[in-house]
Amino acid sequence: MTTPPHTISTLPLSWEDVHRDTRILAGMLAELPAFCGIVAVTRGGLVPAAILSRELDIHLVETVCVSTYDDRDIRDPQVLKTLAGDGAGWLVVDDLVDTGATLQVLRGMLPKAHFATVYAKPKGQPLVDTFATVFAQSTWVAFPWEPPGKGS
Ligand SMILES: O=P(O)(O)OC[C@H]1O[C@H](OP(=O)(O)OP(=O)(O)O)[C@H](O)[C@@H]1O
Repeated sequence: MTTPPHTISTLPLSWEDVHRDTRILAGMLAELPAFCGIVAVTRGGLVPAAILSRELDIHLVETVCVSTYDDRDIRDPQVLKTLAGDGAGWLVVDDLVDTGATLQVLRGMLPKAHFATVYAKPKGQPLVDTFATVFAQSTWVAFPWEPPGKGS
């Protein structure tokens, strides 16, 4: 995502931060009825999905592939690859819900799935079923897998 103009602080996360917070999310998800599989939302959901697949002992892992066009405050997610069915029994995983634009599109495609993110900002929070940590809307989260200076 291109850094939005209203962002006022950057929070760099380490691999250890993401691992810890994803394990916290796993603990929350473990309380729920078992999922048939995990759907990682590319690209940010890939690492959290890998961690969750270990923590929850789920071997069936799929992807939905999303590329988002950013123009200042307008986000336009394009779905490059979807998943068959209505999402029933599946756990959809992303790293972050920010504006909610990505999950809004995915919820339309997979209305019966359970949606989880490691991190949530207030604007997108209503679109997530389970999340571990909330950041202020004005915080720019820099993930350890992002090449320096490229944003996510
Ligand atoms: O709630 P939203 O405003 O839609 O923002 C959240 C999305 O933005 C990031 O992906 P991004 O579009 O940057 O693509 P990437 O995962 O390929 O880096 C992140 O991984 C989420 O998928």
